Amino acid sequence: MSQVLPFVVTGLTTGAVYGLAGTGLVLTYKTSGVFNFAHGALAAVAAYLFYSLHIGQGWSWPMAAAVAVLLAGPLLGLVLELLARSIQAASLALQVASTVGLLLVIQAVIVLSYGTLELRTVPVFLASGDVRLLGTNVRWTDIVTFAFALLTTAGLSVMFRTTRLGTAMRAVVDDPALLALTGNSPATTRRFAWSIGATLAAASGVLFAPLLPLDPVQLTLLVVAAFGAAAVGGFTNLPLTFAGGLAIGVLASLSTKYFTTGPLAGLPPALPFTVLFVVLLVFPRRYLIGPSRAVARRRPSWTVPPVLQLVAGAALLAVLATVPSFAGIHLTDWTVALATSIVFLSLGLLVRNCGQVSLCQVSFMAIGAAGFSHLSVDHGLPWLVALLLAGLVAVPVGAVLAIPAIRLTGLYLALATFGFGIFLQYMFYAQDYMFGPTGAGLDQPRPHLSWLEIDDDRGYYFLVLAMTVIAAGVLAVLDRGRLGRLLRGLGDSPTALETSGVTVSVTRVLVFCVSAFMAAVGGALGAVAQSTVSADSYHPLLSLTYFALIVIVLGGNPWYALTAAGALVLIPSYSSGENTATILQLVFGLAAIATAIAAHSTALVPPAVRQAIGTVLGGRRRAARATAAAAPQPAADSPPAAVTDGQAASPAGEAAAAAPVPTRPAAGASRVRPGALTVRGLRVRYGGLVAVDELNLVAPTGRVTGLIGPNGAGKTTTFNACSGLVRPSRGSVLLDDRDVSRAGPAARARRGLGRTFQRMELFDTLSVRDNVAVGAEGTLAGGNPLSHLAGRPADRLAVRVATDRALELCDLGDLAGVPAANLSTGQRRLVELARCLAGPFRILLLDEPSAGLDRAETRRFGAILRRVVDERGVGILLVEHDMSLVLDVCEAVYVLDFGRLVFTGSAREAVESPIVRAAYLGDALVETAAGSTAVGSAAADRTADEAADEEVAV
Ligand SMILES: Nc1ncnc2c1ncn2[C@@H]1O[C@H](COP(=O)(O)OP(=O)(O)OP(=O)(O)O)[C@@H](O)[C@H]1O
Repeated sequence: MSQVLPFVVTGLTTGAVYGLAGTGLVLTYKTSGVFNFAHGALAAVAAYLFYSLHIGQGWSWPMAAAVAVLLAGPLLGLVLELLARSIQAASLALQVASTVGLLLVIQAVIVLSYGTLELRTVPVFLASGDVRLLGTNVRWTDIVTFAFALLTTAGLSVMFRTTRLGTAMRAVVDDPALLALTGNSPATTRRFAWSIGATLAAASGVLFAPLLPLDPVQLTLLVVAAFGAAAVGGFTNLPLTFAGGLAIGVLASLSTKYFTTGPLAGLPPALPFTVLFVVLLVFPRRYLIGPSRAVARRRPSWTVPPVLQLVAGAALLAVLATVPSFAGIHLTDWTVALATSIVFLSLGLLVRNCGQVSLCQVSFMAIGAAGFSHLSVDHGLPWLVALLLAGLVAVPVGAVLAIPAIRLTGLYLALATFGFGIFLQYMFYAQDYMFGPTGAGLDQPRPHLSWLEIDDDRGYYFLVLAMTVIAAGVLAVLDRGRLGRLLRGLGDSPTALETSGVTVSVTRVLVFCVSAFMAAVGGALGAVAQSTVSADSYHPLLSLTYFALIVIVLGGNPWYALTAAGALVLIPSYSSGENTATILQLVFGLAAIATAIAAHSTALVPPAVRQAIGTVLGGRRRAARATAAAAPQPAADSPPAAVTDGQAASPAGEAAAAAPVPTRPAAGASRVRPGALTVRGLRVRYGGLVAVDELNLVAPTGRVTGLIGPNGAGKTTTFNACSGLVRPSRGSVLLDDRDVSRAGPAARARRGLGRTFQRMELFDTLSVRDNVAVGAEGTLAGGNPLSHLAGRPADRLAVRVATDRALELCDLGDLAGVPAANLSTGQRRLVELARCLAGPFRILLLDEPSAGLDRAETRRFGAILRRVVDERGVGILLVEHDMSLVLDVCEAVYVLDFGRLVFTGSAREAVESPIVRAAYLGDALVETAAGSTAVGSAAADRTADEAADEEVAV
C-alpha cells in the first residue's frame, strides 16, 4: 500500500487538473453545441503568459496567475464565444475545422514567439514543503491543487443546478429563442459560459506549468487528456467529468509503476486517450447524445464543366511530366507531394464526399510506411506486393475506427479519431513492429525492374505520378457512379439512405477501409521517396493540419488534393526561411477559421463566372439535351414544367401545377405483389411520455390508407416505429404477415417499405436525378459492400428506367440536373416522392407530403398518388392534415389522438364522426369538391412554420 500511495496521490493531483479542464470543456459544449478542440491550446497560452510574467518579468506568482487566469481566461472566452456564434450554423466538419484551426494558430504563435530551443521551466509555486499522510509524504502544492480543482468544480456544479444563470446555461443550447422570451439574453448567457470554460482551461494550464518544461504541443496534449474525462461525463455531467478526470489521473499514474517496459510501456501517457476511445466505442449511445443543434444544408458546389476539367487535367499532367527536368534537388519533394496528394484524396473521400471527420489520417500514413518497410526489408516481399499489403494492414484499423461512426454522431467520430492518433503514437510508434524504440529510422527500398529505370529519383517520380493518376482516376469513376451517390447521400441524410434500403453501417465501414488503404499506400510511397523515415515524420497533431487543409482548399477531385499536397510539401521545399513550416501552420489555421466563418456567406465561384464558363462551353445546352435524351418522351398531355411552392419556377409554373398528371401508363410499370403492413398493439414511449399506445392498423397494397390526428397525436412516431427508426416498447410490425419488428430500417426497405419524411430528408448535394436514382438503387446496394461499389449492367439499366419513370410521373424531368438544395419546398416534396416511387417499394409511408404545397399542387399530388396505386397496385399509408387530399384519395382512415386510436372507417365517415370532430377537426368547414383545406388553424399554421423550418435541415 505504501508503495502504491505516492502514485495515487500524484494521480489525484493531475487527475484533478484533467477534471477541471474537462469541466470547462463540457460547460462550453453544453451551452453552445460547439466542441472546442483548442481547449488544450488555451491552457498553453495561459501557461506561457504565466511564465513570461512570473519568470520573465519577475511578478509574484499570484499576480501573474491572476492575469493569466482571471484576465486572459475570460478574454479568450469572449473571443471563442464570438467564433462559436459565427460557426453555429456551419456543418460539423467546418465547426471542427475552425477550432482545430485555432489550435494550429495558437501553437504556431507560441512557437514563433518563444522558439523551441530554449528550455523553459516553471518552479513549483503554489506551496512548498510536504505533510505526512497515511504513511506517505504528500506535497502541499498537490493538496492545494486538488482542493482548488475540487472546490471549483463543486461550486460550478451547484451554480449550474441552482442559480438562474445555471438554468439559462442549460437551456440556451436547446432553445435560445425560448430562453430570450423568459428575459434571459442567450448571447450574455453564452458569453458567461465561454468565459468560465476558458478560465478553467487557463487555470489548468497554469497548474500544469510546473509539471514539465513548457512545450506548446505537450501542454496541448496534457489538457487534451481532459477529452477523456469529458467522455466519462457523457459530455454533459460536470461532477462525473471531474470524477472521470480523477480516475484517468490515478490509472495513468499507477500504470507508470507497473508498465515501465514491454509492449505496454506507452500506456501511461496513452491512458487518457484509451479511456476516450473505449468510452466512445462501448458506452451506450443514449449516454453520449450531446446537445442538439441545427446544421444548415451544405451548399452544393458548382462543378467545372468536364471538358474544361479534361483540358486542365491534360495541361497539368504535361507540366508534371516536365518536373524532373527543372526540379533539381527538389525532385524528392515533388515525389513526396504526389504521394501526399493520394493521402489527401483518401481524406477527401471521408470529409468532402460523405462528411465524416477524420483527425488521424497521418496515423494511416505511419502504418503504411512502417508496414511497407518491414514487409519489404525484413520479409523480403516483392516491392509492389509489400506496398499493397502495407495498405491492407491499415484496413482493419480503418474498420475499427468506423465503429464510432456507426454508433454515434459525427463529433464523437472526430474525437475518436483524434484520440486514436495520439493513442497509436504513444502505444505503438516505439514498438519494434512500427518504428522501434531508437527512432533510428526505417529503410524504404525503391522498386527495381531490369527493363525500366524506376529506382532512381527520376524513375521513381514517374512511377508515383502514374500511381497518383490511377488513384485520382479510379476515385473519379467511383464518384460518378453508385458509390459516389451513396457516399454523398450518407453525408447529406443517413436516415434517408437507410430507409432507401442501404445498410449505412456497411457504407461507413467501406469508406473508412478504402480511405485507410489509400492513406497507407500514399504514406508508403512518400516514405520510399525519402529512402528512410522515422516516427518523427508522423506526429499525430500533423493530422490536424491535413484536416484544416482539406477543408480550406478549393476544387473537386483531384484538384483539391494536388493543391493541398503542393501547399504542404512544396512551399517549405522552395522556401529558405527557418520558420516556414510554422508560418504555414499559422496560415492554414487562420484559413480554416476564415473558411468556417465565411462558409455561409460567400459563393466560391461567383455566379457570373459560372454562367460565362457554361455559355462558352455550351454546358447548359448540353446538359439540357442530356436530360431530355435520358428522360422518356413526355405524353402529349403531360405538363410542361415542374411545380413550385406557390411561386412559379418558370413562367409556366402555375399552369404546370394545375395540369393533370400524365395518363399514359408508364413503360414497364408492373404491378407489385399484394401484401400489407400490419401494426399490432404498438406502444412507443419517450421517457415518461407514451407517444403511441395500443395501436392496431392495416395498410394493404392497392389502397391509400389515411392516418390522421392533431399535432402530437403520434403519427410520425408510428411511421418511425414502422420503418425501424424508433424501437417500440411493446407490439409488433408485420410486412406481409412477417414480423419485421427486429429488422433495421434498411432491411424493412428491402422488404418493400418506402417512406418520405415530414421534415424532408433529401440528398442536398446530389442532383434531382441522383436523388431519385438512390431510391431506385438503394435496395440493390443493400448490405453488400461489393454492390456499393457499382451495379451490374442489368441493374444499371433497371435503375435508369425506374429513375426516368419516377421523374416523369412527378414531372421532374426539367429539373433532373438541378441540385436538390436549390429547389423550392414544393419541388422538394415531389423529389422525395419520386425517390420513393423509384424504389421497388410496395407500401409507401408518406408523412405530410402536401405540407408547403398550394392547392393546385396538392390536387396534382393527389392525382399522382391515385395513379401509382391504380397502375402499380402499391399501398400508401398517408399522414396528412389536408382533409381535402384525405377525402380525395383515402379509402380508409385511422384517427389518432394522444397516441390512441379513436376512430377507424372511411374518410367521409371520419369527417362526420363527432369523436373525430371533437378530437381533431373541430367545427371547421371541410370543403371537399373545392378542395379547400380546413383542419383547424393549427395545421395550416404548422404548415407555414414548417415551410420556414425546412430552409434549415436539422
Ligand atoms: N424524439 C422524441 N423525444 C421525445 N418526445 C418526442 C419525440 N418525438 C416525438 N415526441 C413526442 O411524442 C408525441 C407524438 O409526436 P409525433 O411527432 O409522433 O406526433 P404527430 O402526430 O406526428 O404530430 P405532428 O402532426 O405535429 O407531426 C408528441 O408529444 C411529441 O412531442
